[in-house]
Amino acid sequence: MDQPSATEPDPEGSDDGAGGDAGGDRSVIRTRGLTKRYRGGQLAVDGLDLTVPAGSVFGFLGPNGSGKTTTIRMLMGLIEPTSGTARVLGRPMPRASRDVLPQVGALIEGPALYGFLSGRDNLVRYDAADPTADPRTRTTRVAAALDRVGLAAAAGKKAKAYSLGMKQRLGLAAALLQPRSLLVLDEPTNGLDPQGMREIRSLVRELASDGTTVFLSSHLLDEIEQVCTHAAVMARGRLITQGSVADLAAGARGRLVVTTPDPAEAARVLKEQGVGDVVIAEDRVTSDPPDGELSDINAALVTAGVRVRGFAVERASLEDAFVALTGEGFDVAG
Ligand SMILES: Nc1ncnc2c1ncn2[C@@H]1O[C@H](COP(=O)(O)OP(=O)(O)OP(=O)(O)O)[C@@H](O)[C@H]1O
Repeated sequence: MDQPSATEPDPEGSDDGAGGDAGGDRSVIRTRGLTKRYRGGQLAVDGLDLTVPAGSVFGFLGPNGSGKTTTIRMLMGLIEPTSGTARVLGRPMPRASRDVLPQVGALIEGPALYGFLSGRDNLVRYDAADPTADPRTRTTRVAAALDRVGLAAAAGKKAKAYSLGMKQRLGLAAALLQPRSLLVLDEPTNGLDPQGMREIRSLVRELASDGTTVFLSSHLLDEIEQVCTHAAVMARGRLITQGSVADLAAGARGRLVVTTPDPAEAARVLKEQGVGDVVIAEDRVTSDPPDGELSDINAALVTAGVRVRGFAVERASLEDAFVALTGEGFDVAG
């Protein structure tokens, strides 16, 4: 399918001395210039520098086709990069796959399940196929994993009778059969109904609460805001930004919102005070947040006789940040 074309040097350790990562690298995933050009010429991932801190719930966000799955497949050693490097748990991929992958629980493109087997037997079968899994502890580990994802009661049911959400949870249970340092979940809520989505999201939060790093891809902004501590935003194969979700949202400026029965007068005062982008929408007048004191603006409005019913700077959301960064809306279709 792919032409392996890059054998990766192992620069780690040597770049500490260069000052780039002095103080120790606590990243669980780290890529530098990671690039994938498919055989047909499609540049799916273009010079990606990704840093996923240990203990984070890291959202890998981007519209369909932005290169998320291709990146994950490179991280998991399933395909070779065209150029650049990827390190997972401090080791180069795909070279260290055999050592790294047993420490990584992955749910990529939905779990492969046998419908005629029960949930429990699916896990037993999955575990038996793992040469690093200890058969003596299999029964206990399978029971613990089922319990962890809330499937203990449905463990004896045939997998084909499971809802899509239950199947996804069974896939997560498979990823949890062994202790993991990292969970990689590719669009874990794709195709689920709202209830199924809520279940998976709260499960992800729970899994992360014991310190496991979770890397999950999504094309849903609100999902990232609800679940993740950190995020990277991809568009057309390139990284637009990455950082903590709070910082990313803070990077987009909020809006000053004045609610008043005197919108025209309020707008005039705001402009007089030098604030930019004043917009009237019925009884709401919004603008860029002022550079100076908020209280001065409020006082100017009141002095001018504007009846102020509400006065606040609304926090920017990750969606605002995305729009500000890319200049386009976030297409959640598909
Ligand atoms: N095996 C392949 N051969 C050629 N082009 C591919 C291949 N796989 C993906 N692509 C192309 O690479 C680009 C990135 O695809 P990728 O699947 O990584 O994006 P994505 O963000 O994961 O989107 P999706 O959520 O739809 O999977 C797309 O333009 C896609 O058509």
